[in-house]
Amino acid sequence: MASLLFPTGRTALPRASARLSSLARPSYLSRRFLATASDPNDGSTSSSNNGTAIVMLNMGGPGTTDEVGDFLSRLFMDKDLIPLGPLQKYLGPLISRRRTPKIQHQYSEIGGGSPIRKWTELQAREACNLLDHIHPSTAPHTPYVAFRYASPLTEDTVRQMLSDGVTRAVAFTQYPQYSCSTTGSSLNEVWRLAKKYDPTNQIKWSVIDRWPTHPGLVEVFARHIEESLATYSPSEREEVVLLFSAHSLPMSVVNRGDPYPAEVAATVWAVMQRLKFKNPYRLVWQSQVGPSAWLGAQTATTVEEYVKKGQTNLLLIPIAFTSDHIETLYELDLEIIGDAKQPGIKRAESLNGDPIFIRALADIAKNHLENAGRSTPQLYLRCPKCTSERCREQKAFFRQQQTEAAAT
Ligand SMILES: C=CC1=C(C)c2cc3[nH]c(cc4nc(cc5[nH]c(cc1n2)c(C)c5CCC(=O)O)C(CCC(=O)O)=C4C)c(C)c3C=C
Ligand code: FES
Ligand SMILES: [Fe+2]
Repeated sequence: MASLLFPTGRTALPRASARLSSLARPSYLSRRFLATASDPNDGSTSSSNNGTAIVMLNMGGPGTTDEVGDFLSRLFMDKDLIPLGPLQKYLGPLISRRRTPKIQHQYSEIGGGSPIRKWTELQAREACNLLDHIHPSTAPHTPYVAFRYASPLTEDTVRQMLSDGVTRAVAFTQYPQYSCSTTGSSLNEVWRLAKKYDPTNQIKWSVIDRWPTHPGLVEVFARHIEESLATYSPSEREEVVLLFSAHSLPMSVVNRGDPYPAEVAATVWAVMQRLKFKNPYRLVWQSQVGPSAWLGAQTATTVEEYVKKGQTNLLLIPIAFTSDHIETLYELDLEIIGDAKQPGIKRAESLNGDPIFIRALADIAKNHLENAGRSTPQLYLRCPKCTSERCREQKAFFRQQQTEAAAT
C-alpha cells in the first residue's frame, strides 16, 4: 500500500496511510456529501500518468519565535495584504522589526510557535488519501503545502513541484471565504512564480477559490458549536449568544469591493440554518492592526459590552480560519476570554484534524476535479476599485490555465 501511495521519486509531503482505512470508510456524513466514487471513465479531468498535485494555499505562521521576524517581514512586504506605497521596501522591514518583540511574546505564550503547519500538513495528507479512493481517475493525489509568509514558502513548493515532475496541480485555498488580501495574494504569488520558474507551462493549474457554504464545512462548524453548547446547563443553553468571529479587514479593502465580508456572512447564515436558529448570534471582527478604520463590531469590544449588559454566556466561534493560530490561541483564549474572567465565556474548537473536516476537503477537491477543474466565476471578476496589474494578470493566467487543464 505504502509504495502505491508514495509516488517514486517524489519529495512531496510523505503520505500517512495508517489512518487511511478509517477515513476512507464512508460514514453517514460521507454518504451525504461524498456521494459516489468516480467512475474512471467519467468525463472528469484525468491526469493520465503522474496524478494530481493538491496544493494547500495558506498564510502560514512562524514555527518558532526565532522565525517571527522573517514571517512579519514577508507579511509587511506583501503589497496585496498591506500596501504601503513606493516606500514599502523600507517601511515593511522597519514596521516588522518594531513589531517583532510583541508578536514573539504572543507566540511564546501559545507554546513557542504557530501550529498551522502541523495542521495543514495533516489535512493535506489525509484529504489526499481519501481523494485517491473517492476520485481514482485523477490519482495519485500528491499533497503539497504552499505558505505565503512562512515555511514551506510558495516559492520553494513550486520549485519542488517542478523538480518532482508535476504536470497537473490544483491550487486549493485553505481560506473558506475569498479575500483579495488572503487567497488573492496567494494566487498572485503562484502566478508570479509560474511565470518565473515555469515559462514552458509544465504545470497546468486549476484553482479552488472558495467554499464558504460547503455542507461539510457547515456540518463541522455546527457540531463544534453543539459540543460547546452541551457544556452549558440546560437552562442556560438556549440563551448563549453565539459570537462568530472573523479576522477583520481595513475599510479601504471593504470599500474596494472585497468579497470576504459577504462570504463570511454566508458561512454564518448556513451554520445558523443548520442549527435551526436556536440561539441568538452576531458576526464580529477581530485582529485589527494599526490606526486605520477596520470593519467592526470588534470582537473584544463586543464581549466587554455584552458582559456590561449582563450577558455573560457567550460562545466565540472562529469562522474564517480552519486551524488554530495566534488569533484563536492568544487573542481569543488568553486576551479576550482570559481577561473577561467569566466561566460562561467559551470558545468552540477549531476544525484542525476533525475527520468531518478532512472529508469536506476531499469532497471539495473531488467536486472540482469532476467539474473539469473549474473555479467559481467569481474568481475572474476583479473588485470594482481594483487597480492592481497583478490581479489583472493573475486572473488572465488562471483563466487560460483552466482551459488547458480541462483539455488534459
Ligand atoms: C481570513 C483570515 C485573514 C484575513 C482576511 C486577514 C487579513 C489581514 N491581515 C492583516 C495583517 C496581519 N495579519 C496577521 C496575522 C494573521 N492573519 C491571519 C488571517 C487573516 N488575515 C492569521 C490567521 C494570522 C496569524 C497567523 C498565525 O501564525 O497564527 C499579522 C501578523 C500578526 C500581527 O502583527 O498582529 C498582521 C500584521 C491585514 C492588514 C489584513 C487585511 C488587509
Ligand atoms: S483587489 Fe480585488 S481583484 Fe484586485
Ligand atoms: Fe491577518
